[in-house]
Amino acid sequence: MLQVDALCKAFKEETASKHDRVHAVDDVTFTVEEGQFFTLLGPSGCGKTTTLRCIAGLERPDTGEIVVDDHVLFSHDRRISIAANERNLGMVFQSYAIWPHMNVFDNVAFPLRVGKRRRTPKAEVTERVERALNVVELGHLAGRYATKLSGGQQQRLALARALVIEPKLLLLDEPLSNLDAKLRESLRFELKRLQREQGITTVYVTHDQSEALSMSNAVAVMKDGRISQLGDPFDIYLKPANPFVADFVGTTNFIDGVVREQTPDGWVVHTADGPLTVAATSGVGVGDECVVCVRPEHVEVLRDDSSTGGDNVLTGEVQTRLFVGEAMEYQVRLPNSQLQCRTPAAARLSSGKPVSLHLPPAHCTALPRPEARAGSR
Ligand SMILES: Nc1ncnc2c1ncn2[C@@H]1O[C@H](COP(=O)(O)OP(=O)(O)OP(=O)(O)O)[C@@H](O)[C@H]1O
Repeated sequence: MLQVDALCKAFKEETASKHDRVHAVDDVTFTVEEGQFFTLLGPSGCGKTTTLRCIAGLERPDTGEIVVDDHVLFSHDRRISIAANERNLGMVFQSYAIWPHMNVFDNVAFPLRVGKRRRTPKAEVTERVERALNVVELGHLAGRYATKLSGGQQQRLALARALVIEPKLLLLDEPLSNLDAKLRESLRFELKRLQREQGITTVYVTHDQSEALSMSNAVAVMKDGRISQLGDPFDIYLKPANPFVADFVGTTNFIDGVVREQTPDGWVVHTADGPLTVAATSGVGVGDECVVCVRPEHVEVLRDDSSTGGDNVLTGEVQTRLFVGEAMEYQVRLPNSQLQCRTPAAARLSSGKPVSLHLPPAHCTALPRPEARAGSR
């Protein structure tokens, strides 16, 4: 459905010399299948918005190709660049700019009354606007002024206005970021339901990893203008390809070590706190420096009276504990590093008490060490 190939976009750095350029998007390639919800996820400045703006036609790429449904929207080599308003794409941006002087109906009808769609027959406008409003469940508020809607309703209005043109592709740039946490969560479900029911191919931009994991069929994690990992949400979370993804998506413990040998059970990594067996490695082999990654929720807390040692068991002391509602979170100090782990809220451990932690090999992955780390984080 959407193919983005070797996309590059650099900007001149305003403050530096004229030769300095920021490589906002640096050789980005991905494909979005029909009906998929595809998310570009990454920290601020990693190039998500620029990628989306290139697809929308609001930014002219330096090189690369963008194709929607076999229709070339941009090709540097073939010198093709279709204007934004000719691309038939629906867009909702962070500042969802609804018209305050228009009512809900007129806001949604607006795209059908301007440009090449301005000759849309009145009856068709009415029918399409009503359909779009019903989809976002705002039909009953058609006559109300847009400014008299709640934040969540304004958000849905922006969505209806994007849907009314029946786009081939929906581009959403942090559309929920202006809303409070509760509303954001409920709209997340609504947006996902809507997208699935309508079968709209969607490209979604966010820096919020839980939003990305909960809504997407596929996620591209970006860093410094490049895709660091592309995969389904489970793979991104459970099999991060590198420490950046492991760190950015969720919380991860990192333990420095060296891969010593391969055994039938996996690989043995020597760490300052003892040997650890890991079931998986990515990009490292025997003899390489690495980090062992393990999620806090995968660390099994053994009660202090059962701390008899054993394979992949590390012993330390509870340093701090945090009650987070549904669970307890602990920082455990090991002789040479620190680990974060979680237990159900009822299973409370006291600060200062010794504790043994089991790191199940199946949940431990050895990845290349990006730089010298002082220990686990
Ligand atoms: N018009 C511009 N002129 C100069 N630099 C720009 C311009 N637009 C973006 N950049 C730079 O390009 C890089 C990528 O920006 P982009 O907005 O794509 O990142 P992002 O991942 O969407 O960030 P955020 O989550 O903060 O919106 C940043 O370093 C940014 O400062």
